[in-house]
Amino acid sequence: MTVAVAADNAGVDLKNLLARQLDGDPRVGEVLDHGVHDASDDRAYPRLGLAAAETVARGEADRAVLVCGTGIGMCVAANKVEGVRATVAHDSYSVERSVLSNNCQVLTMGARVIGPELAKRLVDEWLGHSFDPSSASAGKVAHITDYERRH
Ligand SMILES: O=C[C@H](O)[C@H](O)COP(=O)(O)O
Repeated sequence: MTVAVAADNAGVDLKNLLARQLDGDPRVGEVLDHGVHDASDDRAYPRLGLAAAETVARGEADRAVLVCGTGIGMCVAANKVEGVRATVAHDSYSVERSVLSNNCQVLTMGARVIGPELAKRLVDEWLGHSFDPSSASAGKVAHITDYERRH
C-alpha cells in the first residue's frame, strides 16, 4: 500500500521515525512524505495534514499517518476532506477498531502524548488491520458517507 505522512514542527521527529519504519515495511510500497522535514519549518498543521489527507481522498495514497503535538488538530483537519475518515489513537484497541469498525484510512498521533516506541508498535499493528466491507460495521460507515455526499 501507499502511505502518506505529514507533521508540523511539533510532530516532525516522530513523523520522520514512523516514515523510516514504513519505508522498511514490506507491506508498504511507497511513502509519500508531505513534510515538514525539520523543526525549522513552522508551517501550521492544517496545511500539512490537509495536503496529505487529500492524497487519500484522490486515491493516490491508501492511508496516512499524521503527527502534530496532540494528534487532535491533524485529525480535525483531515476529517474535513471529503471521503476521509481520520482518528487520533494512542492505544492498540482504538487503532484496531478505527479500521475494523470505522474504516479509517488516516491515523493521527500526538508527539507530545505518545512515546516513539509505542507509536512505532501501533503503526505496525495498524498496517495489519483491514476493513471488511461485508461486516456489520459497513452499514454504519455507509451512513456517514451517505450523509457526507448529501450535504
Ligand atoms: O492540534 C494541534 C497540534 O497539537 C499542534 O502541534 C500545536 O498546535 P498549537 O500550537 O495551536 O497548540
